[in-house]
Order: sequence, then C-alpha cells, then structure tokens
Amino acid sequence: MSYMDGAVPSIPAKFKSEKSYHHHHHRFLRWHHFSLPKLLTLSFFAAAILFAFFLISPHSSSTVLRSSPTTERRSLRTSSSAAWGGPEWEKHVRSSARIRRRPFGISVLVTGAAGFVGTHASIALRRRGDGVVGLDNFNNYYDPSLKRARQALLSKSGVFLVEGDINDALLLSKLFDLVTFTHVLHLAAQAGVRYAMVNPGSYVRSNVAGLVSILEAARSATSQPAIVWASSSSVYGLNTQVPFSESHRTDRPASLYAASKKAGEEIAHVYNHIYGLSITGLRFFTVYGPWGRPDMAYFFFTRDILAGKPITIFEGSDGATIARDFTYIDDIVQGCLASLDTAQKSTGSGGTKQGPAQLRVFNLGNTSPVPVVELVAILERHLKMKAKRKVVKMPRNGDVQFTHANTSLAKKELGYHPTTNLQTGLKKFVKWYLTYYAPPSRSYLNKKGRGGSSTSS
Ligand SMILES: O=C(O)[C@H]1O[C@H](OP(=O)(O)OP(=O)(O)OC[C@H]2O[C@@H](n3ccc(=O)[nH]c3=O)[C@H](O)[C@@H]2O)[C@H](O)[C@@H](O)[C@@H]1O
Repeated sequence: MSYMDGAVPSIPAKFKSEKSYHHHHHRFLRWHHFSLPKLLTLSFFAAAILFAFFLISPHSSSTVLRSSPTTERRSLRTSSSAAWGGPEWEKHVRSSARIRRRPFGISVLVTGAAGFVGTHASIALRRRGDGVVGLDNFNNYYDPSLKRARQALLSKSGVFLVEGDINDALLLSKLFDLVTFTHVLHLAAQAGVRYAMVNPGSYVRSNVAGLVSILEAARSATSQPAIVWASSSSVYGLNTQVPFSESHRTDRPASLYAASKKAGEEIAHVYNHIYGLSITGLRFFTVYGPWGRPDMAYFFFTRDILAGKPITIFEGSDGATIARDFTYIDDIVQGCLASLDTAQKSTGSGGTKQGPAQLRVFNLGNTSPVPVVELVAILERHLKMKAKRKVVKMPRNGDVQFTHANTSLAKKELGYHPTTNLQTGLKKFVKWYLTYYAPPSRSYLNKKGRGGSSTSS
C-alpha cells in the first residue's frame, strides 16, 4: 500500500489487527468447504465487481494523476477515523500556528503531538510564543485515554491538535496550504523495540512510509520547512564501542524498530540531497518522565510494583547487567528546541533544490547508563514498596545489552546539557503517576474519568 493512500492509518489499532487476523483466518478455512464450480462462479462475480469498481472509483490511477490534493476542494473530509476541514477547523489551525514571539519566533508542525515527547515539546514551544500545530492519529498502541488527557493539556496551553494521520497526503497538503510552517518537529512513530516482533507492519507504515509522507509534503511546500525528527539510540544495535558516538557504525540493528529508524536516517539523506531539505535526526536514549509511555519498563514496573505483581528483569546471557542511558524528558525537550533553533533553512522551493542544505544527526542521551536493577531499586525507594523480582535471561526480542551516549556533538552544536539524573527524574515521574492514577477518592483527574488501566504493554 502506498504512503499516498490517505485511508491507511500509519499505526493500525493493535487489537483491531489481531482481531482481523483471526477473522480472515476463519474465513479462509471456510473457503475450503466450497466445491470447484461454486468457486469458479464466485471468482467470476468477484472479478466483475472489481472491474466495475475500478471503472467508477475516484481513486483509480488516472484520476489520482489528474487531481492533485491541493486542487480538491471539500469543506469537510474524513480521514482515518477523524474529521478535519471546514472554516472553523481552518481558523483553529491558523490561530494555533500564529507566532507570538518576535522577531525570532517559529511556526512548527509537531507530529505525534499527543505522544509523550510531542506533548512536552509542543507546550515548551507554545510557552516561548512560537506557533504550534499538533498532529496525531490517537492510535491505540497504548491507552488512548492518556493521549486524550495530554490533548487536554495541550488545549489548555493553546495548542490546537489536528486529528489525522501522517500518511494522509491530502491532510498534510491542506496543512501546508493553510500555514507557512518554518519547521516540522516529526515525532509521530511506532515506538517500542519488542512490539516490532508482534506487529512489524506498523513500523514500516509509520516509521518508513510515514516519514516519506512528511518529507514529501515538506519538499513540495512553496516555502520548505526545516525538519527535526526522532531517530533512536537503537540504531547503534550491536555496536560495542562505548560511549556511542555519531561516527560509530549503525549498520547492525538488532530489531525491526531499530532498522526502521536507521532507514529513516538514510531516507533523510535522500531528501536532503535531492530536494535541499534541512534535516536534523535526533537519536533519543530511553526517554522517561511524567506523562510517559505505558509500554516502557519504568512505567509498567511502577504499575506492577504498586499492584503487588511480579516484574520481569532481563539479564545478559552470561549474567551480565543490562543498562540504559535513561534520559529525562526535560533534557530531551531542551535538545529538540535547540535543534529547531539552530536548524538552517531548507534551500529548495516547491520541490526544486537551490543549493546544499544542512543534514545533521545528534545523540540526545544522559551520558550515564544505569543498570535496570538499579532503576528498580530507585522505584522501590520512591514508591516505598518492594518489587517482586523475576530475573530471566534477556529473550532474543530485539533488545540490546546497554546504551551509552556520547553527547559532545550535541553539546558543541546545540548547547545540549542534560541536567536530571535518574533518581531525580523518577521522583518526578512517580509523583505524577500517583496523582494521575490515584484511586477515585483521591484524584481530581479520575473523577473526570481519566484514570484506570494504563497499559498496552
Ligand atoms: O532509546 C531508544 O532508542 C528506545 O528506548 C526505549 O527502548 P528501551 O531502551 O528498550 O526501553 P524499555 O522498553 O523501557 O526498556 C528499558 C530496559 O528495561 C529492560 N526490560 C524491559 C522490559 C522488561 O519486562 N524487563 C526489562 O528488564 C530492557 O531490556 C531495557 O534494558 C523506547 O521504548 C524506544 O521507543 C526508544 O526508541
């Protein structure tokens, strides 16, 4: 399926895809009960219907070639599951994109704005007086009610969130028609290392096709924005040189997730080379903090420790420690904003390159890896509860043994300087967690129906 196909959400619903697998499997089995003549008759009718559909379909290839997204005029469109368009919607988009900070303000399209990093970054930009328009498809990889709660935060800060998919070329084209974005902060992605073995297709749709869709929209814009996007520390894969530096090998990914991010870095090179797009890739190192992702270990360890449930801690094959360079959200936001501020302009216009453009990649980590067992010990102290540990050998699921960022380049070019250690950062996370998921009697938030189960891990 092409990335131009507006009807395909970039990340299919986790539960839907499982359901549809069983559904199709069941139907497949039923086909075996048909006799051959019946099958032939049915095939004939199916072919006739397909042919008729091809003739009348507005999406038949000839029609697609004739009508460009920008020339199609409809007051209200339904894309994925969400509606967008119309004068009210356009007013919201324009107003949210308006720069309040002069003379250096920027206008940013933030994809994945209802996500963890997206929410924090959007709010930080808005606070400075920059124009921000969010985009998110609210897929249910993890509890969408958490994303809705983040949306409420964004709305309180004056950030309008467009509900739609990064693979919807028509929607992107509309947004770029309405607003001259100076920058795109592209954070929408299928995250998670281990889930790639469950739903590989969603990594291709989101992290490969979705990125291309964003870059296509950006390169076609009359005034091309500069792009800053989220790559991942996982691109270092089986690299053993430490700390990981941008000049190290990244050609041995250990998971499809890592491979999809590495593919993104190569795709970025192409769009920079051909179209003169200014592109900065940020290799995030295990980002954590308040409003975080429930599929991450620190988050579901907290949930399970509080529930008295056992947690599974991975260890290396020879009993070696597994460690991560856990990075606090505020430090990551600082790195994102500094990347936007130092990004040079794209050189192309309307798809034509005018000269060489900036292409950068930075590690954004904490620079001090912490063993997962230590993460658990810190959580126990903050939660004042003991974890029920189950230590198992790390399964062959895409995980790597350790990550460790060298951030000298980001320090030099961005002034990046992480300031929050894991102890302090987790304290803030636990405080948020206990407020957000507190029992109904204690929580204002839950009274409004936002609490309850948090997981899709
Ligand atoms: O920095 C990155 O590039 C990546 O960081 C995280 O991936 P990961 O570091 O694997 O984060 P978690 O899934 O939270 O795992 C943290 C640590 O806990 C360990 N773990 C995880 C799950 C579990 O049940 N037990 C356990 O010991 C993992 O092996 C890992 O060492 C994110 O989930 C990715 O989206 C991100 O791109």
